Amino acid sequence: MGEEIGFLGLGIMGKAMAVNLLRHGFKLTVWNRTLSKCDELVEHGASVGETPAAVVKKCKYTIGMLSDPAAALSVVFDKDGVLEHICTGKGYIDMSTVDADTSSKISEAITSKGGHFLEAPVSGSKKPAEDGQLVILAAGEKALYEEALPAFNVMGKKSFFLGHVGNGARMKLVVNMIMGSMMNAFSEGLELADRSGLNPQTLLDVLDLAAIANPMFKMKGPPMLQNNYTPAFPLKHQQKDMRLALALGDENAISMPVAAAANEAFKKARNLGLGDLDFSAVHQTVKGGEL
Ligand SMILES: NC(=O)C1=CN([C@@H]2O[C@H](COP(=O)(O)OP(=O)(O)OC[C@H]3O[C@@H](n4cnc5c(N)ncnc54)[C@H](OP(=O)(O)O)[C@@H]3O)[C@@H](O)[C@H]2O)C=CC1
Ligand SMILES: O=CC(=O)O
Repeated sequence: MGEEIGFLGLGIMGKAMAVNLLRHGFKLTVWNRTLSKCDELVEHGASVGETPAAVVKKCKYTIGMLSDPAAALSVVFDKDGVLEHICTGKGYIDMSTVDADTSSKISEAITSKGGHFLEAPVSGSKKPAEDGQLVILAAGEKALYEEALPAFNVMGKKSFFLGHVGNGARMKLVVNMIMGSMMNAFSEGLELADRSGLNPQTLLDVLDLAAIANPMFKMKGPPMLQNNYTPAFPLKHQQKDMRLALALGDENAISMPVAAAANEAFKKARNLGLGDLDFSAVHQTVKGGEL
């Protein structure tokens, strides 16, 4: 289907998104810092690029799905990075969750070489990525957005174009700030129900019928009751998002005591060695005890 698309970053999300694109007939050239992670994608029909620069050289546009601002910057600016081969007629789409400043730096560097840039962070986790049910929060060059829409329509259930670079990053951080705060309130509620003699499973049933019912409580609640925190959204990334959202709050003089407390709980969870588990493992900071 059409020209080759580049894909950089095959972690939990990148792998799921890339496999989904391949299943839908897109041709992909992939790269990952740990190159062995490309093997599974090759089994699904992908080609491998030795470096980000090699991928960009081959593809009309390239997608990045990287862990955090440092990784997103490194893949673009370091030796053998995206910048080496980006040029007029080529595009770069960063789908990582980063702050607006990081995204703007990348945008300026790409456009100064004649390339096109779009930020397009996503809401939705591993399963929505596998099922093509992400919500895509794009901003930047409208022409690149339109060019990428066939791929976005496979990866997501809805794409928003939010205007200039930075707006996609900000929207994603606001959404994840709310999500991280909710996860903390949910964890406290599960533990409060349990310790005060209620059946936490009954609490899940009540919540599911109440005005605050939501897919996150429904999906995460049962495994949390089993102390099962198999990572879909790693806790270290949720804490990164809280940190970046709080910085956005600083910039705009918005007092966010709830988000600040949630960030502290995620930091504590990281300190307990839970950073690579699912973000629902913040539950353990309320619960205590061994996993
Ligand atoms: N998981 C989720 O539910 C969701 C995640 N996100 C966001 O998507 C992004 C990716 O998340 P996810 O897939 O879960 O994360 P993972 O931790 O599973 O994957 C991170 C990816 O970034 C790469 N990476 C890390 N550091 C560097 C570096 N310095 N240079 C090059 N590559 C690097 C990793 O490579 P390597 O394999 O070599 O370590 C890996 O490919 C994050 O920004 C996250 O916040 C957004 C929505 C949902
Ligand atoms: O960023 C995480 C998500 O679930 O969305």
